[in-house]
Amino acid sequence: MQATVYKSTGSWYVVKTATGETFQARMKGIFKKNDDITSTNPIAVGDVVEIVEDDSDANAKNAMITEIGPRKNYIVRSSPHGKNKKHIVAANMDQAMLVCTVKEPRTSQGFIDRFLVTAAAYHIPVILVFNKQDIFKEKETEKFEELEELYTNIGYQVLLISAAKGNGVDEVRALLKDKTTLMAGHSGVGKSSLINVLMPGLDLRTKAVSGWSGKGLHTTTSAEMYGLPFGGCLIDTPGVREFGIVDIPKAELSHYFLEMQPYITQCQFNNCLHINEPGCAVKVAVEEGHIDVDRYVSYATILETIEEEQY
Ligand SMILES: Nc1nc2c(ncn2[C@@H]2O[C@H](COP(=O)(O)OP(=O)(O)OP(=O)(O)O)[C@@H](O)[C@H]2O)c(=O)[nH]1
Ligand SMILES: [Zn+2]
Repeated sequence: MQATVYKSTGSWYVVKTATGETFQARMKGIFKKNDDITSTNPIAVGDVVEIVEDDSDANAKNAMITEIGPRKNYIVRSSPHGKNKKHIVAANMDQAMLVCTVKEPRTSQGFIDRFLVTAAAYHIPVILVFNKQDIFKEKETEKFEELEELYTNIGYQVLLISAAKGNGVDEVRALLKDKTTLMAGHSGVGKSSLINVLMPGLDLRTKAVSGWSGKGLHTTTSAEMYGLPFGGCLIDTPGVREFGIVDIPKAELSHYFLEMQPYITQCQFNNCLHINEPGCAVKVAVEEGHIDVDRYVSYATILETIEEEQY
C-alpha cells in the first residue's frame, strides 16, 4: 500500500494513504534507498513510501515502511551532527513559500538570498510572503516596496500579508491550492499564525516574540505536513535559520542568482567567479545598476562560505 509521510520524529512517522487512512509507521530494518545522498534521516516529510499494515495491536493503526519511493526533489540543510552530514528537510515539493518580515524580527536580505539560491539549485519555485503588514509604518512600507521591486524584477512572486488581520490571505490560498508547498522562514515571522488562518481549528501554538532580543522563540520542533481544507498540502518546517548551501560548486553559484544569468556568458573567462577577474560582465552589470548591489554582496558572501566549507 502506498502512503505519504506527514510527520517524522526520527524514529516513527505519521503516514497517510490516498484514501485518507492514517498510520503510525516504523521503518522495517534497513532497506535499499533510492537516493544518492548521505543523510542523517532516511525518510523525510513528503516522501512517498510503501507500507504494510501491522495489525498486532487492534487498538492502534500501525504499519511498517518497507520501501521508499524515488524523490521528485528534496531540500536539505547541514546536519548539526557533522559538517558533511545532511538532513533532508522535505521531499516532493511543488514550490516553497518563504515567510519574511521587515519588522519584529527583520529578515535579512542575506537570509532571503541564501534560501532562494538553495531553492533554485533544487529547481523549486519560491513565493516570498512578507507578513505583519499591520504593524508597518512609513519606514517599513518603504523597505518592503524596495524589496518587492527587487525580487519581482528578478521574477519572484512577492506578497504582502497580515496573518493577524487576514489581509492578503486569499491570495496565499489561491497560490497554495492543490500544490505541495514547503513553508520556511525565521522563527517568529508568523508561520504558525498563517497556518492557523489557513487551517482554522488546527490551532498551532504561537509564541510572542521575546522583547529583549526581538527574535522569535522557537516553538515548532519537527517538520510536519498538513492537508489544506481547500486542496493541497503545506509542509511546516522547524524555524529554519540557515539552509546550508550544499552540492553547489562555486562555479555554479551565479547560475542560481537568476538575474545574473544573461551576463554570465559574456564574461571574458568562462570560469569567471565574478570577483576579481578582468572582463567580468556581471561586475559591469552591477556597476551599471542592472544587478542590485545587495544581491551581488549576497553572492560574494555565499561564494566565500562555499570556498571555506567544501572546495
Ligand atoms: N502584528 C502582527 N503580529 C503577528 C502577525 N503574524 C504573527 N504575529 C506574531 O508574531 C509572533 C510569532 O508568530 P508565530 O506564528 O509563532 O511565528 P513562527 O514563524 O511560527 O515561529 P516559529 O514557530 O518559532 O518558527 C506571535 O507573537 C504572533 O502573534 C501579523 O500578521 N501581525
Ligand atoms: Zn564574471
